[in-house]
Amino acid sequence: MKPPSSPQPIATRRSPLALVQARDVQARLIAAWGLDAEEGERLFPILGLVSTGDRIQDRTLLEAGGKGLFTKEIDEAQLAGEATFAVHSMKDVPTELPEGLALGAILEREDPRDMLLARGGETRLADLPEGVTVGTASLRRQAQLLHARPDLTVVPLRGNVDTRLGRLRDGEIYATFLARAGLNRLGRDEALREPLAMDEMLPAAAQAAVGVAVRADDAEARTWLAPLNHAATELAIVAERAFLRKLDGSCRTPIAAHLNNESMDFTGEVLTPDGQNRWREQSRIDMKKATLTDADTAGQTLGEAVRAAAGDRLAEVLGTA
Ligand SMILES: NCc1[nH]cc(CCC(=O)O)c1CC(=O)O
Repeated sequence: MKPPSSPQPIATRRSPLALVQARDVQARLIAAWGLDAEEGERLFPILGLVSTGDRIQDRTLLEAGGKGLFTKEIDEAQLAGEATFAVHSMKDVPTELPEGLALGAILEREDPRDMLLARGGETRLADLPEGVTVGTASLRRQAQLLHARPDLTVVPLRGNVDTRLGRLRDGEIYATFLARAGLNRLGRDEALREPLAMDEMLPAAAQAAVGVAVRADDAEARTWLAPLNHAATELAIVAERAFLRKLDGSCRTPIAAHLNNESMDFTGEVLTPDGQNRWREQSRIDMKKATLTDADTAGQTLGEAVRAAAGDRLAEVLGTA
């Protein structure tokens, strides 16, 4: 197999984080196929697109409705043949990809933990002052925070990293949350602080993993991508996304899941948006033996266990009540 002879664009969102991730995929493709930088950038150009999720800044994503708000425009460009590859934060990718698209590679996962960014420098939920206001647009983080700290107030906060940190400095809110992976990739000093512990705030399914989608019938694109795949991350992402699919959730519902590559602990939970209830279940996967099918089954089984624990109250969690 040879590198491409004509340009194969890499589409992504035009946000600073998405562009960093796309440049990382570009660099890995260039290295994997032994190209020099200039030739590599010509053969794997980056195509920055504006997604619906980026355009809508003034309403919550829930009101804007539906899943895949960050991926729709990119999927369309790919299906129309305008891009060969699409780079996504896996936690923003719906559990079912649109017809005709498939995942070609999952890159090695970054630190999956969330960080608390607070005006007083607190890094633990328990250390926040009584009654303060915390900004987040994530129903998962809202529910997890209120579960630990029912005395606090949550207000919606959207926008990119700089917008959010600006609102913190302005004094409108006392604290907010960001994924450590995003801060790391943007080279922000905030990433150096202590992240939240997994049991304080279990991450969203697939948090901190970057995936590359291709057209399902594009065998060449799959071959070009194959060296970029990280098998242990892929296994974890398959398990976490199977859990999410079983619960019919997205990254905008109070659902969290994480499979730890090293300890092999697999934890999943759902909460009511007010944080008053949390149903958390745990299992283990032998990462050395498991196939992708085993990972998918483990995710579904954990999803069933949480479903059974939550019972009739699940509809409330999923916002379908
Ligand atoms: N929902 C937005 C989003 N999608 C991916 C990341 C960055 C972390 C990652 O790769 O999961 C973020 C920002 C955040 O949640 O702080």
